Amino acid sequence: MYRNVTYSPAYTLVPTYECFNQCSYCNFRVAPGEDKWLSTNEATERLQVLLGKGICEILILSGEVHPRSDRRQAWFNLIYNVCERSLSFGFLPHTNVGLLSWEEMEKLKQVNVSMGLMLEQLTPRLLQTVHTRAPSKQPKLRLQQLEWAGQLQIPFTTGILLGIGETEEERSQSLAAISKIHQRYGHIQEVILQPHSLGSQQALPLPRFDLHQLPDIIGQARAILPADIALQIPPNLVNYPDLLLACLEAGATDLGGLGPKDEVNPDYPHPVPEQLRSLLEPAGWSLSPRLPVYPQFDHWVCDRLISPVQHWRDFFAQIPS
Ligand SMILES: O=c1nc2n(C[C@H](O)[C@H](O)[C@H](O)CO)c3cc(O)ccc3cc-2c(=O)[nH]1
Ligand SMILES: C[C@H]1O[C@@H](n2cnc3c(N)ncnc32)[C@H](O)[C@@H]1O
Ligand code: MET
Ligand code: SF4
Repeated sequence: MYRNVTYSPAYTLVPTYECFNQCSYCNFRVAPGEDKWLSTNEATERLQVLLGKGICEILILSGEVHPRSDRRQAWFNLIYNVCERSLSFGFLPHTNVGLLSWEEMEKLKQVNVSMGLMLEQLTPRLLQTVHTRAPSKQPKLRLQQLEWAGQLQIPFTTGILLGIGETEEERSQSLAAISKIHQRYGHIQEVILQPHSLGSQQALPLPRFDLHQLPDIIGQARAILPADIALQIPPNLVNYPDLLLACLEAGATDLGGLGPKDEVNPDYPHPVPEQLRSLLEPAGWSLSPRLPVYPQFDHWVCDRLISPVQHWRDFFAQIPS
């Protein structure tokens, strides 16, 4: 019998690429003030053409405006409006725009079925290396964000970035920290194991992450994380058929949001589901679409999100597998 792997049919909207952080591995960022922000009208036009294509998730992914900048409010309003507009078309928003205040998270919960923020790594050592100029990447602040998400009952996606200078032990400590927060609040729906991948835009070339470690790391993550947390790996960054299959055997359960462009790693286009199926099915894996909120969290979504979530559950249920 087939075992199942999931993915989320997704489209990414980027309110702005400008970011006050400078993570040295980033291929996304442009300098503050040097990017033309997305307008709500432009977002509307992009969303319009997605209708009827089976795309369920709108991933709102952004560079960050400093919390004390006088442009912060405009930035936040744009994100909120893009989420609202996505909902008005019947799509389900998932926002990952970096660190937010409690109030900002509380507001975005009203217009998102789930949200996300990568822990990256727990060790503060990286503040001396890849995160020297990235104040948002302070592990304490990221943990606090995960904690707030739990207190606000927001179904949450987090994860770790692999190969940015962490040791094996530090990796386990990062996963243990995620596990601990989940034990307290029960809100982590999935953990992404994201191999750092070299791109053409990054400031400093880090050593390439050795992808062959991934199945072992997945095994370790499975042992540390509770079984109700899904384990996600990005198939465009794990772009060797045998390796991808080995990752599934090791315990990965999800392939994340797949769409026309990986905005974070534009040098690595996402595979299309049909392409993945031709690899997975002969090895005994079925591939099925999922929502950006996992079913066990449906009772946490805000009232106005209940009916679109139900619509998509029904829609995916009637697709023949
Ligand atoms: O296409 C991508 N999607 C990314 N996603 C999207 C993600 O796969 C889906 O939005 C979630 O699984 C919800 O369906 C992220 C979401 C997060 O909450 C946190 C980090 C990421 C990172 C990426 C990414 O690098 N590329
Ligand atoms: C949105 C998420 O994308 C991840 N991210 C940022 N840059 C890269 C890269 N070069 N390779 C892989 N993942 C990256 C970070 O973990 C961030 O939190
Ligand atoms: N800036 C946010 C973060 O790093 C999300 C996008 S990263 C390309 O957490
Ligand atoms: S990874 Fe996110 S926070 Fe870091 S520079 Fe890129 S956009 Fe900014």
